[in-house]
Amino acid sequence: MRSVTLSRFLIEEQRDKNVISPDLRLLIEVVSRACKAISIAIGKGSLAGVLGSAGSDNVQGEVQKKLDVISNEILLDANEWGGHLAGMASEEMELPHAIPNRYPKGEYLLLFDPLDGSSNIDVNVSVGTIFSVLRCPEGMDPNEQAFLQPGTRQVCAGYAVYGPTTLLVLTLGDGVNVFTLDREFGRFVLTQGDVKIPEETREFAINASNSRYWEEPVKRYVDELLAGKDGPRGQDFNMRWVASMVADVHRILSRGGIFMYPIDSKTRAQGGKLRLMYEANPMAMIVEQAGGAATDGRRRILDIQPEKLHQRVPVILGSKREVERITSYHGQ
Ligand SMILES: O=P(O)(O)OC[C@H]1O[C@](O)(COP(=O)(O)O)[C@@H](O)[C@@H]1O
Ligand SMILES: [Mg+2]
Ligand SMILES: [Mg+2]
Repeated sequence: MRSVTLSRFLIEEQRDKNVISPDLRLLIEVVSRACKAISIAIGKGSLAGVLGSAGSDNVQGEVQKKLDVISNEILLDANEWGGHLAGMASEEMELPHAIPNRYPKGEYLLLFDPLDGSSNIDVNVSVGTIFSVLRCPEGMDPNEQAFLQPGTRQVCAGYAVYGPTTLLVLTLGDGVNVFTLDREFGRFVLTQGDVKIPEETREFAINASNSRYWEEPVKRYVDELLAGKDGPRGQDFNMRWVASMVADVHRILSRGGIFMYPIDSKTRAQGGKLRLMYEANPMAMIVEQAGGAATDGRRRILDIQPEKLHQRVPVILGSKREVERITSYHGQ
């Protein structure tokens, strides 16, 4: 059987199904090329001297790894000149990045977490890139205000996971498709179409070292899971925590489960741990498109009106019934 490359898939989505515009198609092609370049840089590791810290902090006050900086540069460089974008925003940069005057401008806004899970990079564990695309509101400059749109307005979201294989997971708002990087040919090939997250699960992901900081509803939910077949759930649950959101979410997409980075007393002042615009919104769109659910414990993630670019939120996402259960505990 002939393989469907990402390029062919996107052309068909544009030409035959009218799901995306030609500009959005080209934009996704460029992002996918940048992900290939990041995958190659990561793959070289110590041979290219790319591991370790960059010796700087980002806008979030977090230590930047060399590969955080390199991945950010790759994405900026690849996307600046194509003419599809009005602007870009990155987890690693304080302010939106305007397209330089010498290049044509387009109607889209691209947001990204260039390297997710970067604390894992030096121990050779999966990391990724997460991205989201919005339209720049008509007549608006691509300043911070233009980016502050709820996740429901995303026209596309995706992530690359750099693991044993490099995968690109993409939604254009009509389901979720998974592409695998064929390294010899340098192209992404469709390997799983219309992915659906199983509704029920026996697996959960949370950083349990934070348990003493959790709110009551989260404690109750996790205690019930830990009680296993002797508890109210009547079955045993397994726990996994990679500490790269891309890898944890990808496992859930593949075999079900629930991922939680809830609000706790440690992160309350900053609003949570994960970033709304670069992590929560794109992942929530993907998870919903795959039949799952995503809330902050109280509200649907995609309905949250952002107040600032680097806003943080609590995140609970994955198999629908589990997300609904813990969300309902927050209302009691
Ligand atoms: O180290 P912790 O507290 O378990 O946090 C892990 C979480 O932090 C993150 O690494 C944050 O992402 P960045 O690496 O992009 O800052 C998530 O990928 C992951 O889910
Ligand atoms: Mg991240
Ligand atoms: Mg990051």
